[in-house]
Amino acid sequence: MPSQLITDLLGVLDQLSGGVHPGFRPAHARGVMYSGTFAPAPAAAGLTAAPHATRPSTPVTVRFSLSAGVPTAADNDPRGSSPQGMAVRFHLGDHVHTDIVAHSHNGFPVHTGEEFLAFLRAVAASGPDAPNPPPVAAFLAAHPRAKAFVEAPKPVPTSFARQAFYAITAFRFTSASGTTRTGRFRLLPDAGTEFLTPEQAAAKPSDFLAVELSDRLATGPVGFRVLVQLAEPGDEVTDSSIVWPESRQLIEFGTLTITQRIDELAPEARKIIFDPLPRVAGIESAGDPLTEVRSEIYLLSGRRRRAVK
Ligand code: HEM
Repeated sequence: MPSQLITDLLGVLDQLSGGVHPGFRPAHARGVMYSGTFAPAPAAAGLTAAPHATRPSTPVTVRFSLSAGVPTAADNDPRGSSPQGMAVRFHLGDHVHTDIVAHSHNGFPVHTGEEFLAFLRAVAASGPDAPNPPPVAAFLAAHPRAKAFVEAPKPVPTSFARQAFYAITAFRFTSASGTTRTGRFRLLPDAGTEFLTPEQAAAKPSDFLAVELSDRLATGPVGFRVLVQLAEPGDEVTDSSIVWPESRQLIEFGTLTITQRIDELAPEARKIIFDPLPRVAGIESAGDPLTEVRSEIYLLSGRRRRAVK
């Protein structure tokens, strides 16, 4: 049985998406999927005993998405599109896998699932008929990190291949020799980041990100570096709303090579429910409460999606 928190979160996400869109995710509803491979960097095995850190090559499935829970969200609309999502499944064996679920903003507005529920409820109560000031204004005034998240510029990228993605919640990485370090994954595009001005975005077709990536893949693979930003003693490792300084060491974890688009409606692709908990020996949650909450709600939501024929 899902907890009340999970059921309530799903309910308010559905509400914000204008109701349930059967067969679609209630967040990051619009997405495109690709296949490719992951090759570890030499430093990866020193960080974790997880299988993909030592195998020369691991097949991956990647899903790029827009943040809105509305399947008709437009790629060029900064409100429904940003932050963009990137989810990566590392296929380690039959029914054995581990995922990275990242988005394009470094940080999250709140610390816990309960706070996220309060935030989403305040947003939902701040529609056109809301009192003035709307409830979300009071929430943001009381939560400066949520305010900073909301106000941070989130421009539309020129391509999914030119966006950087952050996995936000910290993990504990344990190597084969038993050394444990805490870090956060990030995925950086080989081509570098590049963004559209609001005018340029407005002039783009609503599906330009998917089309652009297919055109790009026709000329060659798309690469991302996978890195781990390491925490230093004293860094808050259980609160995703606290971003660590950019001066923290970045360890090269490996390279992702995306080669082709796959049909996200094919049975094997539709079945995928990305999991924010790594569930692999050598990488575990660092105790951020969001990780458990996300894992539970993605499963509940994913099962609902799968049940739609
Ligand atoms: C309590 C906090 C959060 C809640 C309640 C939540 C909720 C959800 C839900 C319900 C889904 C759809 C899952 C599915 O049907 O498969 C989803 C997808 C997603 N969320 Fe979150 N989320 C939270 C935090 C985050 C954070 C911190 C990030 C940033 C890394 C994030 C990034 C994503 C992405 C990228 C997807 C799409 C995954 C895919 O392609 O399947 N979410 N979220």
